[in-house]
Amino acid sequence: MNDGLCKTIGIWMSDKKSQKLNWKELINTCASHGYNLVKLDLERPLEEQARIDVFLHKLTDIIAAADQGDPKASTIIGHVEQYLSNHPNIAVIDPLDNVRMLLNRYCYYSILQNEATFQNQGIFTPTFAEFTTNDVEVNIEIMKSRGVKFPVICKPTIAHGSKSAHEMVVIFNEKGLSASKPPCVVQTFVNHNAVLHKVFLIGNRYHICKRPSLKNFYASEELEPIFYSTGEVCKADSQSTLSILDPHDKADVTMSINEDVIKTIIRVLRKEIGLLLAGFDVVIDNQTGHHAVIDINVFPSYDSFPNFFEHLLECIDEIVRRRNSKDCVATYRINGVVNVGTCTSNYCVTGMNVN
Ligand SMILES: Nc1ncnc2c1ncn2[C@@H]1O[C@H](COP(=O)(O)OP(=O)(O)OP(=O)(O)O)[C@@H](O)[C@H]1O
Ligand SMILES: O=P(O)(O)O[C@H]1[C@H](O)[C@H](O)[C@H](OP(=O)(O)O)[C@@H](OP(=O)(O)O)[C@@H]1O
Ligand SMILES: [Mg+2]
Repeated sequence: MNDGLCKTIGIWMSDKKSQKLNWKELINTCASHGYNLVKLDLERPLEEQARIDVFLHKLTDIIAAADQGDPKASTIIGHVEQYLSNHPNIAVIDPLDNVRMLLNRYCYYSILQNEATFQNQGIFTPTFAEFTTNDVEVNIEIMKSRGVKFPVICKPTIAHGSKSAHEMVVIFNEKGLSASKPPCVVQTFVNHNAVLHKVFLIGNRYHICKRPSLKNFYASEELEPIFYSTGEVCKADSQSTLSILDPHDKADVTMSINEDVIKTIIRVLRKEIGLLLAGFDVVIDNQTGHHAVIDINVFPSYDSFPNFFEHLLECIDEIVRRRNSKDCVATYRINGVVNVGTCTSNYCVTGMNVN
């Protein structure tokens, strides 16, 4: 809703993401809500580019590179953080520290595994362990100590930021562990009849869609590791042979997703990770019907989300209004501690509000 005062959204995302975006529609939707949209250039001082009210970004690639010691990326992230700290009234979607929580798979699987409320609600994250060495004997012991069972999926520890973050290996036996590429996370494979459920979040709004996924796999001493990239198997238009169920699996009933369970997961992610723009992936265990959360993503594709831009702008507008309201009571988190208070200070971080 436009209150007559035009506000400005500064936006940054990678060229890869930018090329997929319908800019015309985004600009028009911004305008209809009373917002200008300015594309930011991170190689130039942000101060010179526009006075912005909202910083909307997908900086995962650059944060990941900076955290791995890339000097150019570190400089860019340093400038962005300095700029945001100089301008505490800018709504940041989403705060960089929250985004960082999703860059490391071990980190976010640990958050999910430690969530006590999941246990009696049929929600789990499959057992997992981290490999930091190629030593197969050491890795066998690590798996045993953490209850990780074959078959496993071996995933790069860094979850975002490059093509290689999505290069996966299914491993069926101890011998196959030599195919793992540390640093990586190995996760127990959950048979789910090749159906993936993607949940896209915009603040409180969500949209669930079905995608193809991997067929059922069983531990075997004979099978060689299978290498695949997520994009080949799990995008809406993927047609991989890895998604075709074997004949003996076909009789299994298709399990349907329980939306109450999804809402529980959303509430937990909002509390623990606090991103407005995120997505998570669920597979349903074909033996128990339990819902396994196997991945969480920052600012995902929103592929098939109806009226995505409209919802995005409504969400942004809610955040901006809440920040501007003098007596806004917000729940927010500082260094892991949840606080409830009046939103008059810099601590009212966008993306942390829990409804
Ligand atoms: N524990 C698991 N059990 C069964 N299948 C799994 C498991 N983990 C991952 N998969 C399969 O591998 C795919 C890729 O895994 P994951 O979602 O972790 O990778 P990603 O590259 O981060 O994906 P995205 O592109 O969605 O971010 C899943 O969509 C699913 O088909
Ligand atoms: O199918 P989805 O929306 O889950 O695909 C996402 C993917 O999960 C990752 O979030 C990608 O981000 P990066 O790992 O940072 O590359 C997304 O790519 P993007 O170009 O849209 O940011 C995929 O869309
Ligand atoms: Mg992912």
